[in-house]
Amino acid sequence: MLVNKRLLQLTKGNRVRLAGVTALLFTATASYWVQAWFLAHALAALVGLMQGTANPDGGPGGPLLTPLAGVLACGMARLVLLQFHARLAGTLGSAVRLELRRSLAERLLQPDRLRDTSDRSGARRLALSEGVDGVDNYISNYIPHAFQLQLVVPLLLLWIAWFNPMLAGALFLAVAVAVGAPKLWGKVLSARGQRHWDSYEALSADFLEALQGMRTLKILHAVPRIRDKLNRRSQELHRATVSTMRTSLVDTALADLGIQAGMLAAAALAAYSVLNPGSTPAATPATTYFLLMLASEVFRPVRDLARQWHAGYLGLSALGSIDAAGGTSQTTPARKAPFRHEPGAAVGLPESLRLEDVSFRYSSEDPWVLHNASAEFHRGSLIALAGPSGSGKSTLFDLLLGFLNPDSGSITMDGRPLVPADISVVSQRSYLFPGTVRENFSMVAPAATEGRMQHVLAAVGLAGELQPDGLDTRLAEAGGSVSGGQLQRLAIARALLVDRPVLLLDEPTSALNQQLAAHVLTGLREVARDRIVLMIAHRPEALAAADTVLRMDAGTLYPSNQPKAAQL
Ligand SMILES: Nc1ncnc2c1ncn2[C@@H]1O[C@H](COP(=O)(O)OP(=O)(O)OP(=O)(O)O)[C@@H](O)[C@H]1O
Repeated sequence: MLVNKRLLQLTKGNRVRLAGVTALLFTATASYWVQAWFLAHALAALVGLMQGTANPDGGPGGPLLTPLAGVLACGMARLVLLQFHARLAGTLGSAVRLELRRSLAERLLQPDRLRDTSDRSGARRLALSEGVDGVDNYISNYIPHAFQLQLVVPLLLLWIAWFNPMLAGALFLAVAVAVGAPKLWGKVLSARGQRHWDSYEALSADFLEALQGMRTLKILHAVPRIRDKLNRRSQELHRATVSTMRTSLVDTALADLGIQAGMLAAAALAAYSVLNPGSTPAATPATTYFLLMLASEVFRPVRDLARQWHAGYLGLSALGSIDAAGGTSQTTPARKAPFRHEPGAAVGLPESLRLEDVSFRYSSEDPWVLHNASAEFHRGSLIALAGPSGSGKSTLFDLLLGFLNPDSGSITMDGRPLVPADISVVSQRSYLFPGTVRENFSMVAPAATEGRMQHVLAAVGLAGELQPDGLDTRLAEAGGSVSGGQLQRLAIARALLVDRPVLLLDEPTSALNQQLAAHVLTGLREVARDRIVLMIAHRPEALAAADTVLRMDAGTLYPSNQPKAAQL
């Protein structure tokens, strides 16, 4: 009744360990009762000694020695029992944790799950880490305590009823309040616990994605927006945490109310028995003390379980997330459709980008990557940058982007220094965020209209391919649900939405077949009417499609002999 069935099912295969943990807990608790019995007799003997009614045969303090030795022995035995309990609970927890992580990881790595567009790594990471830890806590700590409560309390109440039925009745009522009242509150608590977990999951997923996509976010100048989003998530989590803590305070207060009421009733009835020796069947001083202590023992499992509140709440909240991690997968929509092309969108009109005697090397020990290199790139023509591997093409892009600073020389646009805000870029490692195509676009261009988004999709030949959902097509993390070529074109489309006078592309057709490459290059030639477009290119068709080809070699940039392609 106090234990969640789904979480209990997870102990399958570890039931013996669970029974062992519960038994050790129960035995440790029972040691308090035996100790109470010895203590009650020690107290009775002490009172007897003080009143001079104790049996003198035991010598001075003799009647006290046996019960006090019993009290000590119980304390020692409990220490040992609790040690064993802690060890076995640890073993149970780690067995459950390992098994759960193994099975979740196995299910998450199934090919259909890997293509699931609704999966977010941050959420799954949370399920696999904190979620599984929460379940471990629930199983190794909360469940044994809940079992103990259900076993111990009825047993103790029966025992007390044998001595004093009225006291047992009063205690039963108090336990019912202490355990039952928070249960009434339980729905609110679990709803708030769930909200807390959901906020935590959302923050965790957003945070991981922001880290993975940081380079892209920086290049596309979207870091401040993502920072604001993470701040909002973090505030939501804070509010959810505070609201859960408030609910738990009420929960604790209700349980304490029951415990205090029960203790008061026990004390009152015990006092009544002492004052009226004939009122109960066995009202010797020792049994009265024992009953008083036993009455307080009825509440020990309630208090112990309340202490496991956090473990219980965390395990329950994590359940939804664990279920989602191991649940059924969704299939991605089919996307194969006819290819079509529409012209790109108009942007501001820059004229030229100029490098003048630019020199750069990574350190004074390294060779020059660029040495007094000069070049001028104009709007209106698609420019390709070629050169052997290691000749410095990526370094030149990093210099244009402002990630690196030239050791000498200048980079200007229309007579003024080039700044990062002039540039949008499509790198080879472009990152697509989980969510819809529209969300990916809005992230870098919040003001872009529907028409504009459709326009850039068409410019890269994706308008037809993304049917039937179009801009609402869902993307898995890092573009895992689309082909390499579609990912590359989506990244180009996204960069086109960022209205900047310079567009840099690192091998924009590397993942495309010849036909698609031709379409994209035609689109880029059109885009180049309004922007300065510079692409790193190796493939012959990309070089052939370019209006101008510049070669990089030995730190210098020079025009290629490559004949200009008039048409694709
Ligand atoms: N961070 C770095 N520190 C030191 N040297 C570097 C660093 N990055 C690149 N280099 C060196 O600078 C030179 C130019 O590298 P770069 O990556 O710009 O060449 P690339 O033309 O883009 O090569 P590829 O076509 O293989 O990508 C190479 O010799 C490379 O080893």
